[in-house]
Amino acid sequence: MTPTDPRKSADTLIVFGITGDLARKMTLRALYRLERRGLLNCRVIGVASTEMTTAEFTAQARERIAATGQTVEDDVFQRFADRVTYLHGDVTDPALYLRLAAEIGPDHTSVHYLEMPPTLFGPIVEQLGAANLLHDACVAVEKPFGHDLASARALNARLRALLSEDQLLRVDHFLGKEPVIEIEYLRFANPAMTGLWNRGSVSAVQITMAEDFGVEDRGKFYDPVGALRDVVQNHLLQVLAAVTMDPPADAGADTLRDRKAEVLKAVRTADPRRSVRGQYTGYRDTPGVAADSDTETFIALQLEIDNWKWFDVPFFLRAGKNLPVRATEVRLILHRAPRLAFLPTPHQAEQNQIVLRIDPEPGARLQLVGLGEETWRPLYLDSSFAQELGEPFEPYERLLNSALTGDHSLFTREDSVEEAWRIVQPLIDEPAAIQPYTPGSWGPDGAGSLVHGRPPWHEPWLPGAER
Ligand SMILES: NC(=O)C1=CN([C@@H]2O[C@H](COP(=O)(O)OP(=O)(O)OC[C@H]3O[C@@H](n4cnc5c(N)ncnc54)[C@H](OP(=O)(O)O)[C@@H]3O)[C@@H](O)[C@H]2O)C=CC1
Ligand SMILES: O=C1O[C@H](COP(=O)(O)O)[C@@H](O)[C@H](O)[C@H]1O
Repeated sequence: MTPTDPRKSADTLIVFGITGDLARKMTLRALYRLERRGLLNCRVIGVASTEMTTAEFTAQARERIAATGQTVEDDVFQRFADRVTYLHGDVTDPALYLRLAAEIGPDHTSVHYLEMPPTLFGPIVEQLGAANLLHDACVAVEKPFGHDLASARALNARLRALLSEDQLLRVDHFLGKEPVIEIEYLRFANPAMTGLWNRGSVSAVQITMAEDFGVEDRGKFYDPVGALRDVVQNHLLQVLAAVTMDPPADAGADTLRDRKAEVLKAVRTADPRRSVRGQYTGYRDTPGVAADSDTETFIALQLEIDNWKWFDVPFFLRAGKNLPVRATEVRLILHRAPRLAFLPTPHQAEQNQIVLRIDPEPGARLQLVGLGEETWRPLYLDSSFAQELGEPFEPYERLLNSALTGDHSLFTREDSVEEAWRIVQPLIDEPAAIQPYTPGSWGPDGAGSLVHGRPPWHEPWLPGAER
């Protein structure tokens, strides 16, 4: 992890929304795991509206941590439970903040983590300000940060009226994923990669985020959002920034974020004619989804970067629910080798590829080509990050630890969030017509047409699979 400044470490973590779905699935487990590693060095105050005592809350937390598949050790859990206080109340009620202020006490460094409905981000920060709880504090807000460029700007303005940019941590859990962090090291610590990683060698880039499950019980959340806002504007554009940015000149959080914002600024605003929207059949029967919903559960789009390093290299992004597999990867497809007179067969070999697998089982693959008995065969040089580099922190462990220790490099900054909205805004304003697709397929046929004349979409590299 990036070196952190102990002077900036927080001694109090306040989790707003500690009884919610995200806390149940991720946050409690992450806090437990940090405790187990000896890295949780703060009090934890959980806030939500459900009425219960701290003892009832900790009993529920234990069950919820275990339900994620995490083994719960008594002594570790007891240490964690000893840190926790639960406060119930309505976050729009000033009286809650008086109780919170009394609970925190004077002279503390706090992180307020808002895993709350986004409409409450502004009101909570304003209540924290009114209760004088923003002094010596950071506020971490969950996604989504706005639902378009105008609303993201308005939210930024509202929060920044009370917080400096340095105090505001916008969470994108993909930035806590080990392989996404690893992109920077792979690219810039390895001349073998640095030399290839530009338009001189790369003919196209494919970024795929495929999920083999549908919207399930999240219809109410998902239907007003769709795939573009849910995962492209944030997760996939942050991955694209990591793949294409220039090297940061130092380890500072802002230097890294400057490089990401700079390359996002160079991404041409998306062209709706270079996008394909799909909806899996059966989606409209999901509870919480409108019977005539026009929301996309699949999107594919082409982006271009107007800078010297990436000019003329198409970036194809696709993301969807109910696809054949769960896999997220970045695939750089290198230029074709020329037809050389000494090569034995007339047809050309497949293009070399560099694949970075983000999920599942992070790893990297270099796909070359060799001559089999009669024809070209692919040669795969594969590496598993867990085997070679050790078991990583889980994304929320890493992000919570970073927030608590004052390392802001893994949180998105105002400029890159707004650039990302600027890039996708035309796809919101003039959405392509929805095309249906069969659950378990690779999306609508139009997705194939998008890459016409370029290398076709590649099936993701899956753990244990040769191709
Ligand atoms: N769920 C997920 O997988 C993911 C969620 N997120 C984001 O995290 C945030 C939270 O999502 P999620 O956990 O799913 O939401 P939930 O609706 O499951 O949880 C909301 C939480 O907020 C509390 N709450 C709501 N209104 C009030 C209020 N007026 N006063 C006090 N507490 C209140 C609820 O308390 P109580 O239950 O006690 O009423 C609950 O703890 C959202 O921004 C979401 O987009 C991001 C990534 C993934
Ligand atoms: O933010 C989100 O991400 C998940 C996928 O995250 P992963 O870490 O499990 O790959 C996605 O399913 C969800 O729709 C979205 O809101």
